[in-house]
Amino acid sequence: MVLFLGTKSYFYSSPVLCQSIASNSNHNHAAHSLDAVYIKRAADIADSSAGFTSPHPNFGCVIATPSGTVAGEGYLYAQGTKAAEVLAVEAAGGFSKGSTAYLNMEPGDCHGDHSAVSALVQAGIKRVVVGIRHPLQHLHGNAIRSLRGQGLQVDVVGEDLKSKIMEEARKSCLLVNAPLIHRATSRVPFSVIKYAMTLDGKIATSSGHAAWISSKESRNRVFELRGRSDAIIVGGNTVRKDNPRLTARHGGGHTPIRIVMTQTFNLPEEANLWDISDVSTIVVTQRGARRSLQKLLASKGVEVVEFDILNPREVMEYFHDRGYLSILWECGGTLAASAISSGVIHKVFAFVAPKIIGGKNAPSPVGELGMVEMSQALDLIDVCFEQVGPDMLISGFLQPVPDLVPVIPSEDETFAIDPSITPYDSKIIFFYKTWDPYGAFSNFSPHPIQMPDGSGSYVTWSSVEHYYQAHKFVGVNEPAAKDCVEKIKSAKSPEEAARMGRSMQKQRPDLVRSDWEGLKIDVMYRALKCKFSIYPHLQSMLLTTAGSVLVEASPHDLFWGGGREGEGLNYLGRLLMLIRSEFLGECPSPSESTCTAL
Ligand SMILES: NC(=O)C1=CN([C@@H]2O[C@H](COP(=O)(O)OP(=O)(O)OC[C@H]3O[C@@H](n4cnc5c(N)ncnc54)[C@H](OP(=O)(O)O)[C@@H]3O)[C@@H](O)[C@H]2O)C=CC1
Ligand SMILES: Nc1c(N[C@@H]2O[C@H](COP(=O)(O)O)[C@@H](O)[C@H]2O)[nH]c(=O)[nH]c1=O
Repeated sequence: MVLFLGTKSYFYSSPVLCQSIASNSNHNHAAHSLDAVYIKRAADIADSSAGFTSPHPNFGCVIATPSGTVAGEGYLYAQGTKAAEVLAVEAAGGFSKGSTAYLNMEPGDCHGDHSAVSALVQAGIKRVVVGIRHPLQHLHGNAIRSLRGQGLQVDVVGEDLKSKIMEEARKSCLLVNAPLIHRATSRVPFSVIKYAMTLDGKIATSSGHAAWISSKESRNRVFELRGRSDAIIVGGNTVRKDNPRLTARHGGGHTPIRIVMTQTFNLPEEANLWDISDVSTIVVTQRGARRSLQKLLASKGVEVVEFDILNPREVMEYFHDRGYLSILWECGGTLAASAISSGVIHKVFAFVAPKIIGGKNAPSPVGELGMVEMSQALDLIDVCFEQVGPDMLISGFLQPVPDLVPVIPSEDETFAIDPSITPYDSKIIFFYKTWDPYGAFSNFSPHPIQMPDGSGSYVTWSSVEHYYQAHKFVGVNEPAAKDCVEKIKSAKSPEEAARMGRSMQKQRPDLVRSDWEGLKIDVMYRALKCKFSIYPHLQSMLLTTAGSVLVEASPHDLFWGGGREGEGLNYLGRLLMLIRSEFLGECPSPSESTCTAL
């Protein structure tokens, strides 16, 4: 479970781990060190295929003999090619028998492919160490169960192996599949923003000329980044100023598609991006914009997609639904600011060139974010510094890689994890107002919860809604934000808490924690889990709905609710179904208890 206690996430530290470190014997420490080294190695080799194929989950496997030497290694090259475990077993040959296999991630035996598990079992592997469970709900835990069922000892890092070094190894497993994990939890592709700026913070001269700020070595590195992405996105002005190609010229391998985001459709009739002989281009625009030019580009083979509301979040949700895993933003500061404020950017790559160009009107990498004080700055997490040629590359995460629980099932996956529900003939239970028969499922139901605060002491919240709304501002180091939290906390009713939270968010977006979009499901999950854990009658009511689909019948809230005609995402209903499955023992529950009985 990700514990967000401040503006930064400290999700790699845990009091449970500290205890276990203290009680570890030296022998355990040595064993953990070796396990950690090989899990990290599995994560490193898992990354080897990035850039060669369309992005996909990265799997690596290292087989080590009882004496601790590596007998074989393998990584998944592409979806549908031989599993990492199969390759490692083949490489290890007879040495596999009695050995330990290290996997950065639990294999996803989807599409009826059990080859990874079978290879390990048939080779006589004795023990398997798994870095992280598979993040997708319908695959989560399946391979681990199957291996254990066939008599292998399976140790999952963070569950069976807890220590500081193991936690670091686990972190490398999370990082190597950050795109998949982000995508699984946030319904948008993993997005990286990359820019090249001068030492005085400019991405172009005042006239808009930008070729080139960074060195050849840095630009080669960008080709590599492009090769790891499903798509590159720029705004209309960058097309007008730079006439870019946006191809991954890194010596073969995967080439991402190009996306242009334009509101005006004020685009040139001739541009490098309209040459789709090697790679395709999609232009996303506002409905109705310059239809004649749309037709012209369509005649050249460029795909045009119109949006009622063109903003980075809508566009990213659309590409998520088209199956995209990771996107590289190479736009200028205007679109960058819009994307960052919509919460869709996960990682930053900034190439800083030792050059100064000055210019009052020369653009900078990120436009207006509405910040007035330094305390509002977005702090990067896991920052890395690297020299590339004469330039410095600074990279880091804007949003922490979410931990794997809770995994939010999609509508289809809900049917898979809860076999009593069928997509075709299941009953739907709607709930909305608290006085309705299932009104206790509403966040407005008057059931106080007790949740830990930043210091670990338990605090009572009058309802789930109070807790949820206040957490938009929790951890923001600003007196006004703390004031919002206190005001919402003492709101007289859940409705009042909702009203206050929404209007404060609208009036002072700068006070909302920067990671809120990526965090809100987790906040809601924890509050709901507490509510249904501490009130036995609510838990019984939830369990009586087994077999039914739960839908919050809110016509307005298209995220938490089901919408007027089922167009909403129904995340509240989905979370309740997830928690119901956890109570029914159909899916593993997060290990940490986050609330206490009242
Ligand atoms: N050094 C570097 O790394 C880079 C430098 N540059 C430089 O930056 C300059 C261009 O910067 P900038 O104008 O910011 O770049 P962009 O073109 O990347 O972004 C702005 C454009 O994006 C489109 N857009 C669509 N939806 C939105 C939205 N919701 N919010 C904001 N914009 C949206 C608009 O296009 P439209 O007007 O068509 O509607 C808008 O004009 C150029 O001089 C270029 O050379 C650009 C990229 C990288
Ligand atoms: N100026 C600048 C960059 N600019 C980005 O690269 C795009 C051009 O890509 P291409 O046409 O494929 O070479 C351009 O439109 C912009 O997005 N990138 C960098 O790594 N370094 C630089 O100095």
